[in-house]
Amino acid sequence: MDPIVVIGEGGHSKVVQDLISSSECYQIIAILDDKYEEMVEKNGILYGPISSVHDVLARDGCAKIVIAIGNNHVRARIAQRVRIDDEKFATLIHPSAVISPSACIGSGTVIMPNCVVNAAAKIGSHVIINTGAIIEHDNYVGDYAHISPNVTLTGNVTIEEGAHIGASATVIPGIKVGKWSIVGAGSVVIRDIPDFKKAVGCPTRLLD
Ligand SMILES: CC(=O)SCCNC(=O)CCNC(=O)[C@H](O)C(C)(C)COP(=O)(O)OP(=O)(O)OC[C@H]1O[C@@H](n2cnc3c(N)ncnc32)[C@H](O)[C@@H]1OP(=O)(O)O
Repeated sequence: MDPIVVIGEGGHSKVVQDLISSSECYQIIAILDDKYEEMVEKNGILYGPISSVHDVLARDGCAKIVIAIGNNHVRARIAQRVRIDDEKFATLIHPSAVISPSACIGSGTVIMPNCVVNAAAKIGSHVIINTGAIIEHDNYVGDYAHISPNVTLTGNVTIEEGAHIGASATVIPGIKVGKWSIVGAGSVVIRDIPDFKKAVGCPTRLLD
């Protein structure tokens, strides 16, 4: 198994750690979170602040990294702050997920149990495709987006960078959700949503 460093130790990290165990490809060598002030070792795993990531990589040059933080803004900020090459970030896919051979998935992205990613879907870097989400054919999902549990993105949907689609929302074909926008849980999106907006309801209305 290859070594991996997990950044973040909150709720989303617990699920990512389970995903790492079930994929049987990686072994966690370090968990980094700013609640730690200095590096300590417990049961063979290093715990330390996020700034120690370069020290950990210096000890084990083959190690991959995943930023296991649910907040899109924080995940993006850390990805930019650590200044580590894209190829060092692992793409983690749960064994129960069904991924089309023609789908393209970026580095640092995690795909949780029971997701489906269909033909020609293109998913960026540091994206969360959460439990049971369906990403249909020809979708584009930008970097740092979060597609929450049980979301359905139908065909030809575009989700721009950093957007968050709340749990169980549905987006109808051909719709675009703008960058860093938020779609409420359970919403049905039938019109494009501009950048930096919140939209809720069925069909969605924009919040101020
Ligand atoms: C494993 C995991 O946990 S993954 C995480 C998944 N997370 C989610 O799915 C959370 C998604 N977040 C939401 O749905 C939130 O309600 C948000 C972000 C859309 C809105 O949050 P806020 O900005 O705090 O809005 P607030 O609660 O003040 O509500 C504003 C208005 O929108 C309405 N509203 C809020 N959320 C929704 C919703 N999901 N559907 C319909 N209406 C909604 C409120 O009733 C209120 O309406 P009013 O002004 O007519 O009274």
